[in-house]
Amino acid sequence: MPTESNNSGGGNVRVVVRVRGFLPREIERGAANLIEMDPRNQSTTLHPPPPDSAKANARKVMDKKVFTFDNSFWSFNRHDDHYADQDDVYDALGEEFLDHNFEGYHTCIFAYGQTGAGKSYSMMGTPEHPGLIPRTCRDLFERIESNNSPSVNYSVRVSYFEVYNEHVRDLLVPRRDPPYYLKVRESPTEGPYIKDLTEVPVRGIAEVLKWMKMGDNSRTVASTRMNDTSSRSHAVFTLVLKQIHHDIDTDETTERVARIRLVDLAGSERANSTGATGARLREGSNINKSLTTLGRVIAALADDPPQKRGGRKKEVVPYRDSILTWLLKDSLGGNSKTAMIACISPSDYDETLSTLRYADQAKRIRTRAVVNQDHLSSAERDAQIAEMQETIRALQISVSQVAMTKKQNDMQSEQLEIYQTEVDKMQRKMEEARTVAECKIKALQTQNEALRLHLRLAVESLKNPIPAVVPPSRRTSIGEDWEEYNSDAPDEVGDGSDEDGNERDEMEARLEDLLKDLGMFRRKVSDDKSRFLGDAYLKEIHIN
Ligand SMILES: Nc1ncnc2c1ncn2[C@@H]1O[C@H](COP(=O)(O)OP(=O)(O)OP(=O)(O)O)[C@@H](O)[C@H]1O
Repeated sequence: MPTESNNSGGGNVRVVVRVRGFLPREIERGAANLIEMDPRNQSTTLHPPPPDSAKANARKVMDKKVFTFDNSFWSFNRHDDHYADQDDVYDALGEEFLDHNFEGYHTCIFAYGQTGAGKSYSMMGTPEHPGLIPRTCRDLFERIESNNSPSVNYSVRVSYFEVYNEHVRDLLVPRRDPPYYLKVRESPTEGPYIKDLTEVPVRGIAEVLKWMKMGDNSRTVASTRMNDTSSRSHAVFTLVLKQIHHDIDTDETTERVARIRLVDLAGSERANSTGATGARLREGSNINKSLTTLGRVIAALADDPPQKRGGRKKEVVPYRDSILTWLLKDSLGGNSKTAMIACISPSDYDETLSTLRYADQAKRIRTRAVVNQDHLSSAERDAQIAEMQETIRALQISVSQVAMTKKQNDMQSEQLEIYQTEVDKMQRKMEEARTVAECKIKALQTQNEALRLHLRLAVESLKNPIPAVVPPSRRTSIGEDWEEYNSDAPDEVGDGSDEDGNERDEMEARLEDLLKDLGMFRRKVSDDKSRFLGDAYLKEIHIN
């Protein structure tokens, strides 16, 4: 169902609910299905358990509850007409979010729900039934590959990390013993980020799947009473899509960057239902800490429209109370189009009610997504490159000065880190400038080829002019033709020799123009090549 967020930057968090079918253990204990979904109005109804069940005997009052969401996905029984498989979930949500990414918006889709409710199945899926993450990656590269325009250049980078026991672990590096945790920092411009997180460039679906598999194998999972392979951590898979458009006519460059964040949260759980003790119990309490904070963040944002957030209320949202919410700050209440998939199991009244309430509250959150786009003219690009070279030189001097100082206190090493981050950023910018140049050269070469062809055709038509067509009735003999050719009398059809002459003059003038254009394009191509790709230039910007 289209919402305001589908069409513009500002909009509510999109909330969908998905119920899975019974698992073998639920069938074994004769569990009852408490969920009903109406595909016409996307409502989800939670019924109280049957009167004879243990749950129903407790003194608590259990009422029928009805909620309405953007989508209610019925994945309970494959044979029902409104059954929603992985394809349906992607078509209703993933595809539209990828459209937003190509428009230049950051997006975030996160799966929330009780342990064993189907979060990992919805996000990652299985090899036979891939979920949202692999489908998004596949669609992303299909779209890139189907665009043959020489003026657009794409690059994709991927990162994958988990938050486990309030620590951040890089999933794209091999596991270490003892584990190596990364630090979270906050930049005034980019917000919270993970220092030294691996971000790999990927050129196709095969490469992404390889990294995804490596990350999945590295994730912290364990067997609990609720789920044989329960995710004990919150996993965040991120793709960064950069599109560089170069307009050959204006020599202007437009750069769009979109972050695609796909989050599989650990299960919300109660110690008694998971049967956890020791390390599992400690994990549980840390998982709960993040999720409790997430709940408080959602509650604060739901009651706090964005226009108020800039004012006194800003501090009320407790993002910093857990690593997870701190890292998702932008996705939850800032520059992002965000969706929540609330996963529910069919037979657990309390947990399902808590998930549905969470989801219902999330519907009220409004985010303020903007298109992340920069325009640069060629003059601005050159100025930026010159400025970057200058900054790099200055940073190199500072770095070597800091390195020479024997007493490196904490502040200095912090400064070093900032310098290093800046240098990395500059290097990336340089790489982009190179990409723009390549893109431009490609477009000029295409034009050059077209001109060449045009020129060849023009020369051929000059060499072999098409003879004027004379009506057959008048062509009685060669003598007559000759007489007619020399006659001073005005000709009804017109003077063919003059027309030929004019046409030839025009052709020659056009040919001159084409030759000039060709010369200019050749010069432009070689200028750009030497400007952006020349050895001397690359040596100049190279940083050790
Ligand atoms: N829509 C579905 N269709 C078929 N099987 C499903 C569906 N959703 C979940 N399952 C199955 O249910 C089991 C639990 O699902 P899953 O591991 O995705 O739960 P989870 O919410 O990620 O749990 P945890 O928080 O413990 O990691 C798995 O065996 C999974 O294959």
